[in-house]
Amino acid sequence: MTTLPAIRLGTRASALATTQSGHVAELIRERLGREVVLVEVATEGDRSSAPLASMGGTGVFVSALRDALLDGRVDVAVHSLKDLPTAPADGIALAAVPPREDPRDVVVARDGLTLGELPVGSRLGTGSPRRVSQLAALGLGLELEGIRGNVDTRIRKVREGQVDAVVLARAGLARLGRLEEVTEVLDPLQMLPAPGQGALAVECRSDDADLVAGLALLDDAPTRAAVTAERAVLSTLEAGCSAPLGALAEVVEGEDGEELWLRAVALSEDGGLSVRMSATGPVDEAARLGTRLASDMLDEGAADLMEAPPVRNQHA
Ligand SMILES: NCc1[nH]cc(CCC(=O)O)c1CC(=O)O
Repeated sequence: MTTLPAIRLGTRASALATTQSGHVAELIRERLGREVVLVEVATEGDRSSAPLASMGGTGVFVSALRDALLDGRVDVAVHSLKDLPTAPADGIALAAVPPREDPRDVVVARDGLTLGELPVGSRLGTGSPRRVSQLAALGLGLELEGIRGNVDTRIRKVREGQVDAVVLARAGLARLGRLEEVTEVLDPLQMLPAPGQGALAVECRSDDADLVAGLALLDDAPTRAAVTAERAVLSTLEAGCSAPLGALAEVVEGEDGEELWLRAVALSEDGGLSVRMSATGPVDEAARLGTRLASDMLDEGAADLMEAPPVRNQHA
């Protein structure tokens, strides 16, 4: 009898990454009946505290893990799907997208406050152009400050009074068991999450046919459809505009059974201008739905948002 060797699962060292990887390792043990060992891989995004945009965006978290896959140091890599660039990577398969966590953003504020309760001039920390523009569009007169760091660091900045509040992905807090920190869950009507937020990407080498087939057992069809539509919006708009963008797709019950409901927004950086649209379509035509919605958004001027002169809608 031969025993298959343990699957080596590459992970970043952060608490969130190891929690996510541990979760996928458990799914692999359950569904594939294979042993899994976690292998830590350092990435530029973890080593440096420079603004993410100056390092080529969140792709820095992804490329080191993909290098480890292609070098054969690991067999499987787990990423936050929202950090994954939309361009396909040579030799890498997106083998599974497991069931998604709640994709919404949340507020963690001092004294249990909600966004609407924060006094004018309160300092809110977030380095994400998507969050900055959507928060500015609410016109609450908040001072938006760029901050970075892992989930724990950001929450500590509220505790220590460096900022009055931060906005984070609910999924990260859920995975870390820290939902009690949340003071408000933001409705997507006000804050559309990043494409893929709350979902995990499980990658392997595309020529590893056994693993491609095995990992398919971890895939969740509704999540796969939703993130496919959201990422189609992202890739179509990326071609024509680099404006802050939010997108959320959900499988809902329509008149003729299940359908995919997609909402998206592109904004100018100061939130003063936006193009917001929604559409529904068949669940099995997710990519087409996303591409179509994004094309409609480009027709409505989504690409021009960046060049638009700033519009002041902050509290004067
Ligand atoms: N931007 C970094 C990042 N990438 C994934 C998550 C959280 C987990 C997820 O969205 O899946 C976070 C932290 C955050 O945005 O609060």
